Amino acid sequence: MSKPIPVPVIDSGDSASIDVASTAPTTPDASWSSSPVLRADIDRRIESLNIEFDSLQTPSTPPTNHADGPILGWSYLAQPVKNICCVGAGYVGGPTAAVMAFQNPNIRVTVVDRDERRIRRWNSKHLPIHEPGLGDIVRIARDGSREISFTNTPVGSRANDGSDTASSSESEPASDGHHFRMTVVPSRQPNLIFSTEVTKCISEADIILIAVNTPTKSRGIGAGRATDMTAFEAVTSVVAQHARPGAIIVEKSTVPCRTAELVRETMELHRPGVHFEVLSNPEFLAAGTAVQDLLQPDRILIGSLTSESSRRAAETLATVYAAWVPRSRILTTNIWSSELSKLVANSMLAQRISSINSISAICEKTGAEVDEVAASIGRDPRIGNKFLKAGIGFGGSCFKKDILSLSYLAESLGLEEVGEYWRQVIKMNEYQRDRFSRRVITCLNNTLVAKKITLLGYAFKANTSDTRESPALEIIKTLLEENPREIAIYDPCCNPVVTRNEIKILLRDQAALQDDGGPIVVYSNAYEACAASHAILITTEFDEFRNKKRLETPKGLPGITFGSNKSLDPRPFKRIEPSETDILSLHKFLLHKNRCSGVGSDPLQRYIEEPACAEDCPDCGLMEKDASVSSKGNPNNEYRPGPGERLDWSKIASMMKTPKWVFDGKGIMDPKAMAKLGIRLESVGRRSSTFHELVVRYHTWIDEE
Ligand SMILES: NC(=O)c1ccc[n+]([C@@H]2O[C@H](COP(=O)([O-])OP(=O)(O)OC[C@H]3O[C@@H](n4cnc5c(N)ncnc54)[C@H](O)[C@@H]3O)[C@@H](O)[C@H]2O)c1
Ligand SMILES: O=c1ccn([C@@H]2O[C@H](COP(=O)(O)OP(=O)(O)O[C@H]3O[C@H](CO)[C@@H](O)[C@H](O)[C@H]3O)[C@@H](O)[C@H]2O)c(=O)[nH]1
Repeated sequence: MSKPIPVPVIDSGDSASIDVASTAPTTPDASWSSSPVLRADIDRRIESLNIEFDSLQTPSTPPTNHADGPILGWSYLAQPVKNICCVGAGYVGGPTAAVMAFQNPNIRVTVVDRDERRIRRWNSKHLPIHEPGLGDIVRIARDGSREISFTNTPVGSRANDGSDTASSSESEPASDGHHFRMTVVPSRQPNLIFSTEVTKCISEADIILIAVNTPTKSRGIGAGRATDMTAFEAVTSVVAQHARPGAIIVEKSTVPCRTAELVRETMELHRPGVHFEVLSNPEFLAAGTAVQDLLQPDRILIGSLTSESSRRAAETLATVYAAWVPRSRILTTNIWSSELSKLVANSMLAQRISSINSISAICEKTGAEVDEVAASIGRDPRIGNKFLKAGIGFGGSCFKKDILSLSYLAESLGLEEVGEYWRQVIKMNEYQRDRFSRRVITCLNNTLVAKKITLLGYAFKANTSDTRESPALEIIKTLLEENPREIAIYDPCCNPVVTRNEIKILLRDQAALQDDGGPIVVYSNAYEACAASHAILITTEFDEFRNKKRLETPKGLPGITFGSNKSLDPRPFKRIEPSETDILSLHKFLLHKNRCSGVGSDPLQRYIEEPACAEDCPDCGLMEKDASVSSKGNPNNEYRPGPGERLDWSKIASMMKTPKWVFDGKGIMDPKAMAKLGIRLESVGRRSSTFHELVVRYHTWIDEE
């Protein structure tokens, strides 16, 4: 499909602003105008903006926050982008580049990584990351797509309800003799490439996104606190040596404030006198909702220097996002604010979790219930209802390391108290997790010897296979100290073979897995994991485990319809050429509508066949092994709930040892329903009940009903 790169419409609120979209001629250098008269006018306006040029110092007067659109004078000078290279094919680089390519069919997006295995998997059907919807995006952008056509009329508003699979591009006659308007979507060429040719791809790019890992330093000065910039620095110096002059270098990784200075110095060191632009464009996606977050971001943050060329670079990057993100959500700030904002966003989100977790401890001692407290305070719009779920503490690769980085930054600036304040958020997190483990052990009479303990959930949060900094692992370590007979693990997203390998590496000092003589068994069947268990611990908030209704679901953002309700037909589309977002929402609707009719994963018949795997593909081997490995010699008895399907807790209760203990570390279990099954439920943020109390409560509930 030939789709022009969108030209931004400037809406600065200034009556003198120019509607570029309607008047801009195409010029050889893609600037707004080649007319000397107009250019002089533009130059005058730029002058009048009193921008500080070519200075890396923090400006004495902060630049305008252009939340409502780019400022006049630089925005319309954005360069057309043909080639983007993203260095780092991880959780951020892969999905971000995929969505950029998907939404910009005319831009070639290459994702490079030094990890050959990762790149091989991105180029196969075994994507290295489990993210809902990622496969759909990657298949279109990486493999290209067929031409398709469909009627632009919602199901139900026409006589022929239609299969809505692709049909001929001719319009279909309706029963009343009228013709439905057919929408034809041309075929697409592949524009997303995964490669290990790092230097070559960098040298070809107009924009280079650096999306490599920036973990916490494990040794040397600042060990355990400062950000380890090894990978970031290494990539920066490769970029410095190979990027073409004028390339825009973008910090996508989360980095300490003032990293752009390091980037600029590295560029100058390797290529003195060559001009490059450096921008900050932190990523805010969360694991498990990465694709949704990328398709519908709350905001895109682009930090630039205050020079005209830097702002122009920011605008160039903004045009890439503007292909699918409304302009009002693209924020431009000064580069230091942008770098710092990412650390602050994560620290403040984590702080809310630690705050509510601290309150959960009070609830457990007083009889107040933390979910009720959260729901009550969340009604205050100044507080808001998100990120108030008490549990076993936050995990994941970002929160802890970013708070550590912020507090280290504060301390290196001589702000001891500030550093201490933020470190407390992590302390509270660890306290909360350890309190939960202690509660389990205490309830089980202070001994786990000869007992089987089951963990439901190993990933750090729901809908992801990401296990980095997962609270489950820390809980397992504490349980191991008590010498249990078995620690059973089941996670609906994590491949058991991979989990076993991970545990082997992480707990290499002790023979922890059953194969090595230890107590840990990783199951691919939830019921097998729970059979004969003395206690079940809910350690990840998967919906599959839940038997309690969700509290209020957050409302969708205004102005964007994608994914807002997949059971509603998104047609008719207003545009003659529907956008990729439109087509994706139709794809989702049809999948939802046809999920029982066996139409498969490609209702629009748009996909091109995926690349075939080599005979000796290790991932195909892994899948076969996973299917055949079930812990207790029960090879084909795998049970993984399908989307929306819940575990049958009455079945689980019937298999458990008495007394039946369930420890809900995520606040997703309904105490009433559990009591009916004879289960003793202990939940974070609720007072412990004696069994006698439970029986009394159960009878009260029965009476009420
Ligand atoms: N994971 C998230 O949800 C998330 C969200 C927002 C921001 N971030 C930030 O984004 C950055 C990347 O995080 P991630 O989770 O994608 O990390 P990741 O570990 O999944 O991926 C990083 C990739 O970079 C590659 N890499 C490292 N050095 C390289 C080099 N010299 N040349 C080529 N490739 C190299 C690695 O092989 C790896 O595949 C971090 O700074 C992180 O803080 C992460
Ligand atoms: O009310 C809540 C919300 C979350 N969590 C836990 O907090 C952790 C982090 O959850 P979440 O923030 O949803 O996932 P992440 O993928 O870690 O995403 C965070 O970290 C990313 C990496 O920087 C950012 O980009 C995201 O904006 C930020 O939400 C998980 O263990 C959750 O179980 C709670 O305990 N209670």
